[in-house]
Amino acid sequence: MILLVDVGNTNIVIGIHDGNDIIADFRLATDSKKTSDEMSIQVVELFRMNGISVSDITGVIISSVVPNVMYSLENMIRKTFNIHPMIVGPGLKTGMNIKTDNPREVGADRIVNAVAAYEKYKRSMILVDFGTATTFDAVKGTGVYIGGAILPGIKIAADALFERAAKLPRIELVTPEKVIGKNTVTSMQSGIVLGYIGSIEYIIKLMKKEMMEEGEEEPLVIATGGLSRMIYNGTDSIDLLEPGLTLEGLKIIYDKNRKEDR
Ligand SMILES: Nc1ncnc2c1ncn2[C@@H]1O[C@H](COP(=O)(O)OP(=O)(O)O)[C@@H](O)[C@H]1O
Ligand SMILES: CC(C)(COP(=O)(O)O)[C@@H](O)C(=O)NCCC(=O)O
Ligand SMILES: [K+]
Repeated sequence: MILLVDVGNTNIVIGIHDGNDIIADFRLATDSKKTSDEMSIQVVELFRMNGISVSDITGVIISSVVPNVMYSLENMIRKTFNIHPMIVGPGLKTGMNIKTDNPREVGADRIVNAVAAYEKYKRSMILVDFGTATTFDAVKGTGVYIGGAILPGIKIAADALFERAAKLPRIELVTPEKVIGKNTVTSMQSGIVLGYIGSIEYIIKLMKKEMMEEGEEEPLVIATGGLSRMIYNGTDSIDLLEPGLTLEGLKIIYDKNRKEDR
């Protein structure tokens, strides 16, 4: 079994792949103060709860956009599984041709998402990951990654409003029924959630136009990430929801880089 680890700025998502499928996944809060021993306790307990033996893991792959958790995480992997993990980055084949100013600066999660989606759909597409940040990634029909856009995530946007305006409360992120709010909370939900949907629709529209002007067919729009469902339910601009994209991409990259019998 292979352990798939996606370190985001909010959550560390861990998946277990048994050779056919991802059979379990868990989320830990991303916390750079946690020691390798503390993480190990959590991981061992989650394995136990899922009836999976730690000794069944024969390979580990990590993608991370949070450099300062990597020391403890890699130590945890070595201590718990006695395995030297693969880490997505320079030196690992992803199979994705990245045509940006500096391919090395593109977040590993964005590349992993693109690898998974391209393997599945093999066509021109736009990926939107609603995580801590919201990222857009444009992939050509030939499989070339050409760049994208980065926005403050929905929660970041909501929290900023709460933190900077004395009379505005922290609100639940739900889609309001009407755009004209009748109180502070529904007005904030309207502005934040519907405003967010408006901005992502606009970026998708512009990206599609730019890609089609370069001769691409109309791109397929695929959403992933912790907050993707709410936005998907509120717009017609997203074609597909693929919540497991990052873990799927990690397994594909693992297979591309494994030595025989690793
Ligand atoms: N399964 C889930 N259901 C609802 N919200 C979620 C879920 N997972 C994560 N979230 C929320 O989505 C946001 C982004 O999470 P995530 O996609 O894990 O971000 P990152 O990849 O940046 O760590 C967080 O605010 C988190 O609380
Ligand atoms: C844009 C991101 C912060 C998104 O991270 P996430 O929301 O998944 O935690 C991450 O992909 C990142 O740090 N990227 C590096 C900059 C770039 O992609 O160009
Ligand atoms: K992510």
